[in-house]
Amino acid sequence: MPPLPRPQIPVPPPLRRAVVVGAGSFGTAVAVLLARGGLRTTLQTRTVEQARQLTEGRENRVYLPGVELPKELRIEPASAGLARAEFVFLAVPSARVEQVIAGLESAGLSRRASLVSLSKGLVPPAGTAPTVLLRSRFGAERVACVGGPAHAQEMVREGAGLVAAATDEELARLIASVFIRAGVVCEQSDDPVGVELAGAAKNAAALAAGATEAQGLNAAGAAAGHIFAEVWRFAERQGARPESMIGLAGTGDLVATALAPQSRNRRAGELLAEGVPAGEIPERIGQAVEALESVPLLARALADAGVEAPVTDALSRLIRGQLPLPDWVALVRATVPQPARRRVSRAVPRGLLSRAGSRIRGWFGADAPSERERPA
Ligand SMILES: NC(=O)C1=CN([C@@H]2O[C@H](COP(=O)(O)OP(=O)(O)OC[C@H]3O[C@@H](n4cnc5c(N)ncnc54)[C@H](OP(=O)(O)O)[C@@H]3O)[C@@H](O)[C@H]2O)C=CC1
Ligand SMILES: O=C(CO)COP(=O)(O)O
Repeated sequence: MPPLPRPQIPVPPPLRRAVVVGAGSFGTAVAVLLARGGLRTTLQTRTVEQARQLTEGRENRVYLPGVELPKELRIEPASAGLARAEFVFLAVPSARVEQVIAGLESAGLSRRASLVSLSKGLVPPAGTAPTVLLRSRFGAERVACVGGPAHAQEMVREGAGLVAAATDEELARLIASVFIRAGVVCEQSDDPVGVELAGAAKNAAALAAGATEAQGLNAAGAAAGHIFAEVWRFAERQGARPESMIGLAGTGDLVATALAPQSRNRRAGELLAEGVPAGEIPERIGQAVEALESVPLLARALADAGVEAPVTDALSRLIRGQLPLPDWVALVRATVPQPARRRVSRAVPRGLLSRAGSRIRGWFGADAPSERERPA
């Protein structure tokens, strides 16, 4: 049998250097993949002591236990700076993104370096998507993000379904090619905001499902579905494309998160339903739980944009302790979304659509009068 065709994978030029800022579970996992994918990669920890522990043990026992850090992966504290980095991956929770961005230039960021956000949440106080913040500082052509179902442990061992999104096609292609060389599927996208909002939506939907599942799985599914639809209406207004929500970064990641026994966002929802206050949950879980902070930001952003979002708003109130659980469940069960309207994409002129529509109807004879309408 002839060999299966292999995808054309561009080989990145040698000596390309990447720095991953943030040595939690995802930052560590991504750094392992970038090193496997051929970049000269450095993982930066927050403290000198963390860097020492990772260097000596060649393992991140706190955040990614059992995964050996390859010898070609450098470890250093964030104080070492970014002067030589050509790619800077930001692997900190969204609530820390602004603080990290503020320090990039004083850390020696080169004017040519690209910035890649790995966060699946929104940045306070305004609920800004991380790439929107990055592009306002550094220009859209230097900015990318990564989404898709990618639990850290499984990603380094078995793979993931990544999406690399950037408005600059070459940047998206380059990032995707490194992950593919590391053995992990990575789709390319030119819709970074859509991919980020899909990630924020899936975390919110997984938390909502977790908060509702003990009351009934139909209710849990309805909660997730409402939130996804509400965030999509907002994303559409930001120019996002539907593929970002229905593909790997949205639906794919929602399923992975909702099913994963280790999902922090779904678990946070379960704890809320058990009566644990939101403020105590991150310490119990021991890691970033994006949706706890992002949902209130998302609810406000949707309201400010005039998007009707009763379920996202109710979830925000549940998190803030302002809505009792039975009221949340009752609201989820009773909410009837507005009838879906026929929406016309802004990118396609109306005349073109209606001409195409009547041509298609013509092929099927639909423009011809029906038997009943035909004059006798
Ligand atoms: N884990 C996963 O499977 C996936 C996570 N993500 C996303 O990746 C992002 C990071 O999550 P994750 O790695 O899981 O979170 P973790 O809680 O595992 O780790 C967060 C890391 O960020 C570090 N950190 C926090 N603030 C700073 C700062 N100012 N400077 C440098 N480092 C800092 C923490 O350091 P310290 O230990 O010192 O507090 C810690 O190492 C989130 O947005 C998440 O949604 C995306 C896909 C999958
Ligand atoms: O984003 C993730 C997987 O793609 C991780 O989700 P949790 O933070 O809920 O574990």
